[in-house]
Amino acid sequence: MNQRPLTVSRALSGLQGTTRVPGDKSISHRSLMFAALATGQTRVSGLLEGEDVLRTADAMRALGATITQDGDVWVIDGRGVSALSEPEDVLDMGNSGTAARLLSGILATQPFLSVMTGDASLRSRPMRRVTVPLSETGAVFEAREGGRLPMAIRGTCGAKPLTYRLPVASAQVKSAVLLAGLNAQGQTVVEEPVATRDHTENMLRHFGVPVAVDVMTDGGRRIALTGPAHLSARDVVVPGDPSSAAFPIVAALLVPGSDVLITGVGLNVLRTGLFQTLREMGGDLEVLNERIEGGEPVGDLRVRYSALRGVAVPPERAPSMIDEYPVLAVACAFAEGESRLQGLEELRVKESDRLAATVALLDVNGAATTVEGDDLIVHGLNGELGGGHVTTHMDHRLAMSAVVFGLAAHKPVSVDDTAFIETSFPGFVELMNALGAGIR
Ligand SMILES: O=C(O)C1=C[C@@H](OP(=O)(O)O)[C@@H](O)[C@H](O)C1
Ligand SMILES: C=C(OP(=O)(O)O)C(=O)O
Repeated sequence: MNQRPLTVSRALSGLQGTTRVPGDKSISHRSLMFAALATGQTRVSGLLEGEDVLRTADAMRALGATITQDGDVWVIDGRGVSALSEPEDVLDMGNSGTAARLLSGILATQPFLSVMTGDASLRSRPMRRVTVPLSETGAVFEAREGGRLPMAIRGTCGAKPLTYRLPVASAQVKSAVLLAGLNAQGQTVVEEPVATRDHTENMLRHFGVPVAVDVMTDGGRRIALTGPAHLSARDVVVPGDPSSAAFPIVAALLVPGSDVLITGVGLNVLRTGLFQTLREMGGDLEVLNERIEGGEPVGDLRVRYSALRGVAVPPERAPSMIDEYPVLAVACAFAEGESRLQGLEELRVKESDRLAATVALLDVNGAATTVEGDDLIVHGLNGELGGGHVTTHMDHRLAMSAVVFGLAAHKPVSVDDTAFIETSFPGFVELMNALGAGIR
């Protein structure tokens, strides 16, 4: 990817208008994978056509699914749970942790050899969190030092079903284990001490797989399914991604005079921690026209400029807003008073070390921060902000957070590379400009 630097100046007037953000990334990946594992034809509308999801589409094609486009609708002819074919070449998952980890679960129970790699960011991210449990199926994983990609996967025939308690709050690990369970012999169980996004459970049910979810006495969840399972093709409607909506929302809260409506945003309660937090900060964020679309709750979000105050975000809220912390930290930098964001250990293993990169983004632009263990403390508005150069480390969320910072700052913010925004939010700068951001 060619590097795309950008300098962003304060928006001259409030952001105004109605917009729609691209489809949910988590649901888009899953729709392509599950449709490939189903028998019959699945039509997906609203699919995120971002780089990460396009890598998943390429991988599922390489494994034997037929994937075409009919206008805006993606059409997938599936192969069934046990009938994928050996890929002829290395599977390149680009920048996407979700693609690499969920696919590892699928490939563990396919009796052939696959080799997976990714870009420099993905090649630095931990894969042991999936290979440790998945090896218990009988599959063999050979990865680089530290359990990093590239990695070879020798899938197993007659896989053993797993019972696994998640040591980290991760929907990717949960999903990898459940996907392996689809083609194992017997009951697969995942226990999660803290609930993480449940798109895998919801979509498996949508494709006809019985998935039992029980709340445990400690408040966690126990998820069970029985293999071998059969998935039947079912059409999918992908809602707008709340993690993408986060950027225009925070920008509208911070730029005086803003009044923006974002339609069709996914409102699954395991994804909306940021919206709750912004309201606690005094943000004027209203949900209109709440409805169910394609089995997921969606609504239109009206957001107006608001004077924000500092907030304390408890660690148990982290899974419901995990990708939103960099832009939340931007909001905190412009809020009155101190904010304390707790329990951010998982931020260290995203596309970049997002805790360190977020601290650097704020510091270089004059906003004071402190890190105490896994907690980030942002010391709110004091003096003029901006004027810094932000290093994004191949991380789309850092790049978009820096753009939002620049729109609200007193002095222009320069960003080393915005090209990676394509992974999750194609057309981001254009969308912001249509609302009046004036980014050149
Ligand atoms: O399951 C998913 O679709 C995702 C889960 C989260 O990762 P973890 O499971 O690593 O927390 C999130 O950060 C990622 O953007 C998407
Ligand atoms: C962490 C993210 O994605 P992934 O893990 O799929 O790379 C993200 O989109 O912020």
